[in-house]
Amino acid sequence: MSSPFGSAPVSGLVTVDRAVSELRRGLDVVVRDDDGHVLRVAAAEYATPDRMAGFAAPGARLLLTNRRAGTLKLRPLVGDPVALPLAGPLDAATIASLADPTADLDLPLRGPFSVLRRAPQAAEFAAVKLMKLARLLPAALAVDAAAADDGLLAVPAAEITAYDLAAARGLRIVSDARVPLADAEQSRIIGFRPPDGGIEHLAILIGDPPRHLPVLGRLHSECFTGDLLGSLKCDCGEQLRGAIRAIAEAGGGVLLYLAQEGRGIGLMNKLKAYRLQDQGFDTVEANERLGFDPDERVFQPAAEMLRLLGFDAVRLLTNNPEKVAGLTASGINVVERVPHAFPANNHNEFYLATKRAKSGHLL
Ligand SMILES: Nc1nc2c(ncn2[C@@H]2O[C@H](COP(=O)(O)OP(=O)(O)OP(=O)(O)O)[C@@H](O)[C@H]2O)c(=O)[nH]1
Ligand SMILES: [Zn+2]
Repeated sequence: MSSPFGSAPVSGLVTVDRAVSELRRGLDVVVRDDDGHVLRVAAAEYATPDRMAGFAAPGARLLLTNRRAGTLKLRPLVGDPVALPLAGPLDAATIASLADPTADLDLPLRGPFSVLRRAPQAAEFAAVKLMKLARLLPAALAVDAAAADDGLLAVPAAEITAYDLAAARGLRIVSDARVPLADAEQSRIIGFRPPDGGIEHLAILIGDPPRHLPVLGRLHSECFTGDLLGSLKCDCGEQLRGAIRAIAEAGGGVLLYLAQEGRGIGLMNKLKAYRLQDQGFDTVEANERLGFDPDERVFQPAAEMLRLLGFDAVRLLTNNPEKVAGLTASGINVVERVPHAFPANNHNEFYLATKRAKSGHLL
C-alpha cells in the first residue's frame, strides 16, 4: 500500500491507527514482537467482568508503566512496563482503579499485589505505547495468544514503536488558506496530515518570511482549556495570542499549532491530571501518577513541518530548553531562544513555579 501523497509505505501506520481505534472502542487487538511473543491486549481502564472474559487464561497480566507501578509502591520495578499476574484480588473494578489514579486517595487498602520478576517483553512495551497513542490511560490487559486469534486485528510491535517518527516523516501539506487574524492580518493557515490520516497539525504563517534567514517561530502545543476557554490554570492562551502578536510585530514568522494536547497525553487524561492537582499534586506528579512521563511530546512533527514550509533555522519563542534540544535533535538549527513569558495569575502561579523548578523552564 502506498500513500495518496507519494510512494512512502503506509501499511504499518494504518495498522497502528486501526488498532488505536479498536482499543478506544473497548475491543481487543493482538500485538506480536520479533521475539515470538504474541499478546491479546485490551485497555485496562475499560475493564469490566464481560471484557475480562478473554483474559481468564493462566499467564494473563496487567501491564502498568514503571511510573504508575512506583506510585502504587509495587516491587520490584524490574523494567517498563511492570507486569502483575491477574490473580486473587485483581477483579475488573480493581484493574480499572489501578489504571486510573483519580480515586487513589479513597482506596488506600488495595493489594498486596505481586509483580513478575522478569524483564518486560517488546510486545508488552508496545502494548502500553499503543494505549498512549490511543490517548487512553497507559495500562493494558495482556494474555499470551495464538498468532491468529479470533480474527482480531494484529499489529507488529515494531510498527507501534516506529509510529511517531514514521507519521512525522510522512506529513504532507493538505490545505493552505488565507485567514486574517485580529492580531496578524497577513496570516495563512496551513494544514498537515500524516499518510494514515492520523493526527493532523496546523501552521499559522504570518507575512512572508524569507526562507534563507532563521524564522521567528513558536511551537505551541494544543491546549483546549487555555487556548479556547481562557482557563487560568495555565499560561497557554496568553502564550498563543502573545506569540501571534510578537511574530506579526516582528514582520513575520510561523507558529506551529501542534495536536499535542496536555503535553501529549490527550484532553481526557489532562482533565484527570487536573483532578489530581486539586488533590494537591503538582503538574509533574499528576502526570506521573497517571503513569505518563512529565512530558510525552515528540518534536519530529514540528521539525518536518518547518522543513515542508522551507525553513531549516529558527529563532524559537520559548522558555523550555527541551523544545530547543528536541528541535535541534530533529535537524532544525535553533539559532536563538527568544523568551516568551507572561505575568502569572492566582491560579497558575504554582504551575509556572513547578515548570521552573522541575521542568527546567527558564522563566
Ligand atoms: N499534562 C498536563 N498538560 C498540561 C498541563 N497544563 C498545561 N498543559 C499542556 O501543556 C502544553 C503547553 O506546554 P507548556 O509546558 O505550558 O509550555 P511549553 O510549551 O513546554 O514551554 P514554553 O515554550 O516555554 O511555553 C499544552 O499542551 C497544555 O495542554 C497540566 O497540568 N498537565
Ligand atoms: Zn494550557
